[in-house]
Amino acid sequence: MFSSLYSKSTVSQMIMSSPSQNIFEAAIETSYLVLEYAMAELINNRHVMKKLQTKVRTFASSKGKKLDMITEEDLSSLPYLKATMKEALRLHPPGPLLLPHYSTADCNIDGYDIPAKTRILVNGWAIGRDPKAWERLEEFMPERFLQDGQEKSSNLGEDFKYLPFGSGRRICPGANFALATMEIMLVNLMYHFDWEVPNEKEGTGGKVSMAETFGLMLRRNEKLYLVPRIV
Ligand code: HEM
Repeated sequence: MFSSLYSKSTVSQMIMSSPSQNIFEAAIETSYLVLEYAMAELINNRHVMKKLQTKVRTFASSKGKKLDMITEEDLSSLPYLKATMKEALRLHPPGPLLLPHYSTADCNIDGYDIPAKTRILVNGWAIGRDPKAWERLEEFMPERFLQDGQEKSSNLGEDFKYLPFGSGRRICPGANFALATMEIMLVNLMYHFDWEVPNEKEGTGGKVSMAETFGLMLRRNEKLYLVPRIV
């Protein structure tokens, strides 16, 4: 019923004509933006960062030695890490309006008539903050994606309330790759370092601004500067 406006033209043409550049753009900028948001949310919610670090470091010490890197094989043992990444994506999807879609026939969705040949923009950002779908929606609360400490489900587009990667036929084909890449980066940042804002007095828990710029991509207004301390 819907096709992505970019499906035949922009995306495939771009991928065909310059595969490395465009796949890398889809992969790197989105992943980097989400990682920056995750770090910003964690610094502003120190109780979540502490909990995540405790889970990660407890897991690592169960291996009996200091690890150089936590690797992809370890990710499935870290549901709180996965939930943290999902929560960052719920609040800060890098593509807030997904990609434009185009109706190829008349249809009715949820009571709304959509004529053929209509350009559709899905506001994934607003859906991730819909009070009908999410409790305490402004809070950074990875626990909402867990049940008894384990992942509830993959949550990737299945119930139309969590759409950072879109849904259905045109769901982002890089979703699992992107999640694994971001999780590996975040888990190692949490494992090896403690974090604070520049010039923070011990125990004061300084915060960073979450002001953002809306556009095709959602990004923070300010560059994120944090100070790492090796642990
Ligand atoms: C945090 C990282 C990423 C996010 C949030 C993201 C999000 C999205 C979204 C929302 C769409 C549109 C889905 C729709 O129209 O319903 C999309 C499409 C796409 N993404 Fe991603 N993406 C990410 C990373 C990646 C990576 C790592 C790759 C490739 C390695 C990739 C490749 C693509 C491609 C090729 C499409 C077009 C798919 C189509 O039209 O059939 N993305 N992505």
